[in-house]
Parts: sequence; structure tokens; C-alpha cells
Amino acid sequence: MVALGLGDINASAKRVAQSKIKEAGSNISTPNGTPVDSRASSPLVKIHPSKRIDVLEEYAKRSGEKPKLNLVVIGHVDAGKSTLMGHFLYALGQVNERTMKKYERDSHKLGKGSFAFAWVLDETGEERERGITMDIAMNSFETEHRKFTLLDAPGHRDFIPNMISGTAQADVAILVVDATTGGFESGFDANGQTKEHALLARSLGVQQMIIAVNKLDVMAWSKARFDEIVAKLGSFLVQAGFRKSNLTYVPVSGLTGNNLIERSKDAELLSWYKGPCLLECVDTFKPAVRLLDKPFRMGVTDFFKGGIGSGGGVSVAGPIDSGSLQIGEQVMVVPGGEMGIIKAMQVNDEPANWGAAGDSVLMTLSGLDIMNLSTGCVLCSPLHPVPVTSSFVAQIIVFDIKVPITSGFPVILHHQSLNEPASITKLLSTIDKSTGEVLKRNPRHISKGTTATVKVQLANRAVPLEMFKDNKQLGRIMLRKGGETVAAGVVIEVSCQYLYEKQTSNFSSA
Ligand SMILES: Nc1nc2c(ncn2[C@@H]2O[C@H](COP(=O)(O)OP(=O)(O)OP(=O)(O)O)[C@@H](O)[C@H]2O)c(=O)[nH]1
Repeated sequence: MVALGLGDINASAKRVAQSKIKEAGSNISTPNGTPVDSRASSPLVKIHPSKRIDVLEEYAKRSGEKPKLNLVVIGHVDAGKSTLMGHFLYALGQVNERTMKKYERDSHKLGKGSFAFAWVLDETGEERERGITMDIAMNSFETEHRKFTLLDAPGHRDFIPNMISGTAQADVAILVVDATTGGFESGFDANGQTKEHALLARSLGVQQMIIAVNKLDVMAWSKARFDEIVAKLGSFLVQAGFRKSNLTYVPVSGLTGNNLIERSKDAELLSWYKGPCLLECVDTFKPAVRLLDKPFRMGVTDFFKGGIGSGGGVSVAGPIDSGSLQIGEQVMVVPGGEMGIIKAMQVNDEPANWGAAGDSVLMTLSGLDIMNLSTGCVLCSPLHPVPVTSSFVAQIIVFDIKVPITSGFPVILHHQSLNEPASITKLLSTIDKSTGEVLKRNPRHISKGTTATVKVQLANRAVPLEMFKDNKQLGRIMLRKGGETVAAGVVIEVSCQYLYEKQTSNFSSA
């Protein structure tokens, strides 16, 4: 088995980065190479002091509210993710009886009666006909102490890019594994998505995870099977960088609903399992740390012409990674450097005047051309723009690959919701995972399990990304090739940065 440690990679990457990084902003240049001090160059729209909201003060008022968490459900194809979470939402009262009855009737008509609960989350005709999830399905629910946005990720390997962009928004995860004979093995062995999804989740910053050992009804609630899965998966997950104390294993059946929102009354299970049900596990996820004091950053996951409700403008949706924003403020789109002013906002589907790190936001911007937007671009504070670059140095950990990486190795770079062709142009060094020491400079190849620093060159265009030490979310990357994840890592040096400057307006907002 490959010895991986994404927890370690972060620590040693920080050490390497600290010695290399110049002050943010000092090495930003325009496309023709003229250096720009970004912090001094943006004439900003000012909100009148009487209208400015003290976001930190408002945020503090939320302390009485339940903490909000983004929860992604991941796992191998057909592990039962949609069925489990569909049944969970139904049991919580999120789906009414009539709708559920209709799903049962209609799924039977299609000869897919066993997928009725999955239909709660798999909403498109094609997903229902094929019986697979293709895109991220979003839902929300509350427990006694937490509020959740639920993201159901596709398990099929063809849709891993969608799984990655969903997981990039997640704070915590439920990894669903199929406990049936051969079912667990096909997900866990080479080419299975159980391992790949778990590694991707850890690489994307997920630290806490519940492992739902599903379909145990088929195994007569066998303790031996549960223990076998916990042992095999447990050692892998710890090597992948998860802390043992952040992992919780729970035996469940998504189909029968056993141990989902109430502790099981099943005698076979009760004979050896007295632990919490899935709902109790979910309710005890630790609240996420929000980066309120960092500059504003939001990865764009969706956009459309027109305003919230009626009115003009362009609307943009995404999760706030760091900082905060409020109506009347100006935001910059990178790449491009285009500015827009926030005219209206919704936070978690409710009208709002401000939003902060951890919130999912839909906002209407004026003064922005929709042609300058794309999913994967980033909205940021014009005072602290995100660098846009076509090459960078990353510290990566190499996954279970068959052919070693050599210089010139072509890859698809995944960064937030973006995927772009690129290549690994230079192998700089291999690194000791635990000490961060350089083991070998300019290696000729790097093979599975190795931690290494490499130079990555984008093939077609520059993309917005940051060094991991400045922004954990925007500083994580994933490299894939031929439908397989080759490596994951963190950006430690942005080799050439461009800030496409654009004149901004300078009026007081309404
Ligand atoms: N016996 C049994 N079958 C289950 C259970 N959970 C799911 N299934 C069945 O497993 C099949 C796949 O379930 P889905 O919920 O579509 O699986 P999925 O992981 O969401 O699939 P993708 O999203 O396409 O990866 C369906 O036929 C379900 O009825 C369970 O706990 N017990």
C-alpha cells in the first residue's frame, strides 16, 4: 500500500514556502511586465460610513445560531449514497409523504423500484433512468445543533470532475461504503473510487469524516464484516492524512433506514453495536474554522444574466472561502480584473445585506459584462487580488500510479471548479514527508507514494490560484490523467503573476 500523508505535506509545504515567498503583492506585474503594487492601485468604491455594516459585529451575533457546515457525500459508484441520504432526508421530514409515494410509483414503473429514495437527490431524467448520479445534488437539513448544506457527489469515475468541484466546497464528509461481499472490495481495490474519493476529500481540505458502512442488511448485520471494513479502511485513511479521532464508523442500511435517524432496534445489530446512529454522528461534527480576517475570496460555481428577483445585472453564485462582503462593495473578477458592484444578495437562499466565509452566496453585480465570467473564476477584494498565473511550483503527493512521472508529463489541472490542460515541466526535488528535507534534487522520475516538488505549466491560459500559505482553499491542486488522479498537492510558489489592471469607478454607492 502506498504510504501517503497529506497532513504532513501541508506542514512541510509551509516550511518550504516560508523560505521562498515574497510579500504578497510585491511581485505582481501587468502582462507587459510592469510591476504593480496591487494594494495601492485600486481606486475603490466607498460605502458611506453610515451605511457600512460592521460584519464582524453582525457575525458575532450569529454565535447563538447553529453552526453551518457543508457536507459532501462521497463513495464508490452504487455504494448507496443517494439512497442513504434520500432516506435520511425523508426520515427527517424533508420530503413529504405524497412526493415519496410518487417516487416509489414512478421508479417501479421504470423497473427501478430500489432507487426510489435515490430519486430524492437524483433529480434529472437521465440520472433516474440510468440509476446513477451525474452531477452534484444540493439539499439542506438541520439537526439539533447544526445546519447542513448537503452535496451528493457522483460515484462514477466519469464524473470525478463534478465530484471534485462539490468536495472543494465541503467542510466535512460522509464516505459511504458498500459492505456486501465483493461490494466493498470493488470500491477499495485498485481503480475503485472509495480510496480515490477519500484521498481527494483529504487533499481538498476535508478533515472530519463519517464512514457509513452501508448495505449491512444484506450481510445479516455481521460484526465480523463491519470490523474487517473498519480495519482495512481505517489504516488507509490514517495514511491518507486523516486523524483517527476525526473518523467515525457507523453501520447502516440506506434501503431499510436502519440506524439512520434513530438508534437501531434490530436485534442482530444491537447484539454488538450500541453506538450512535447516523444522525447523532452528523450532529457532533465539530464546527469549521472560518477565515473571516483574510481577504475576500469566492470561487464562482454558477452565474447568469439578470438580477435576483427582477432587475438587470449579472448574478453570480458560490461559497465564500474567506473574508466577507456586503451590498455596495466592489468586487474584482479574476482572471480579467473586471469590477462589479454588489446590488443585491442572498445568503443560503435568504435575502441578506452581507455574507461571510462559510456562506453560500448568490449576488447580483452591476457594471460587469457576463462575457468576463466563467465557472472557476474567482471573485476577490480589489485591494488584495488573487494572482493569475500560467505556471507554479507545487508540493505534491503521488497517488497509486502505474507509470512514473517524468518531465513533460501531461495532466489535467483541477483547481476548485476549474479543469485545465497542463504539464509537469520540471521535477525539482523529492522530499521526506515527515521532516520536509530534500531527499534528491532534479530526480529523473517520481513514482507512487513519493512527495515531490514539481513545476506545473498551464497549456492554454492563466488561472487564478494562490499559495497555500495565503489561502488554503485556493492553494490546493489536483492532477489527473486519463481519468485517474495522479497526484494532489499544494501551491508553494506562483512563478509568474499577472494582474490585468482595469480602471475602476470611484463613486459613492447608494
Ligand atoms: N440492500 C441494500 N441495498 C441498497 C442499500 N443502499 C442502496 N442500495 C441499493 O444500491 C443501488 C445503488 O444505490 P444508489 O443510492 O443509487 O447508489 P449511489 O452510490 O448513489 O450511486 P452513484 O451516485 O451513481 O454512484 C440501488 O439499487 C439501491 O437500492 C442498502 O442499504 N441495502
